[in-house]
Amino acid sequence: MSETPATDWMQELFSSIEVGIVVLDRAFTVEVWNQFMENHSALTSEAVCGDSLFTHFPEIDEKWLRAKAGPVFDLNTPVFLIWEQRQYLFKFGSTRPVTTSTEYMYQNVTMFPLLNADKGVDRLCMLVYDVTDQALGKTRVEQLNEELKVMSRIDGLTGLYNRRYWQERFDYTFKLAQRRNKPITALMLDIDHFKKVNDTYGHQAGDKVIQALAQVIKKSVRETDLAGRYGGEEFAIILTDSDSTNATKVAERIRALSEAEVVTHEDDTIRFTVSLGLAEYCPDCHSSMQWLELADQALYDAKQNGRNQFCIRTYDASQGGQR
Ligand SMILES: Nc1nc2c(ncn2[C@@H]2O[C@H](COP(=O)(O)OP(=O)(O)OP(=O)(O)O)[C@@H](O)[C@H]2O)c(=O)[nH]1
Repeated sequence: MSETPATDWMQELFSSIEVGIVVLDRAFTVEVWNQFMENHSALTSEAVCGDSLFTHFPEIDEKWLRAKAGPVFDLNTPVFLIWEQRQYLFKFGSTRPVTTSTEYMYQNVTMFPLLNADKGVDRLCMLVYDVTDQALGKTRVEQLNEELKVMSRIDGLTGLYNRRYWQERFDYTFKLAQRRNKPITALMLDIDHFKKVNDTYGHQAGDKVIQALAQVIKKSVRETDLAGRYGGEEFAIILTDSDSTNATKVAERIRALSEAEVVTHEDDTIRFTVSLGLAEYCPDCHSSMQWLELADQALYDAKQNGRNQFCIRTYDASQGGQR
């Protein structure tokens, strides 16, 4: 059996390996350019070797790469360039299907010293890895996590914030209110006689009413306000930079728009009204729950007074906190 000369199989390995191999001297003149680099740059080894790397790749930031390669030549240590910092060193097109979201290859690059006979460093070797799949996978996972985070805050039926997130933000708002001297009002509202809607028209119709009210709320509040679905047919809103007098305008708008709303379900047309309770933040409030409780009490007043209206409660320490 004849033996293949070592140089032949090394050459074979050099050509078929799916990693870019580049050898540069201290002046960044290219000495080795393997098949991978030829394939992706469309420049042959003959065309590149003997020239400065920067002649053929003007997109490479020369000052930056020389600084990065400094420790390889001067300290004899390897250096890693990762795609998270720069997507690529060589602007090679992505070989992935056009459906993927990247035009260019993601690359990790390792640069390590090549020692001469005197153990000095005259050259470095660059290994260029195509990490497009890993990078796209990681980016996709990050995107999905971000989407999940948003979804975990949103109530599925209404698109408003869910109770957990709203409460979290309300607790934060309370702390903010303690430090800032700006009015903030909490508003709670609830659909009147909603049980009757469900009993008369069915649960699906009830859901449509809840969705219609959510739209009314979205239309009625500012972008900086925070509206959430607090329970089944109960909603809560933080009205930032609004004292209770200003907040009554929002409350009245929601009340009137709800009264005017017509929900159709199958052959039925359904009308509904809401009751609302308002409580402005007061420095005497000891906790966010105490503040919200006040708004809830105001909502209770509105129900007691005949529904389809808003009521306000203010904090009064001498009266056990409520007035
Ligand atoms: N369709 C639907 N109904 C819900 C949902 N969550 C809670 N409910 C219903 O909302 C109704 C709330 O009824 P109650 O708490 O008695 O209040 P109400 O009938 O609105 O009466 P007042 O609030 O006193 O005016 C119950 O029948 C619940 O089943 C939901 O997501 N969808």
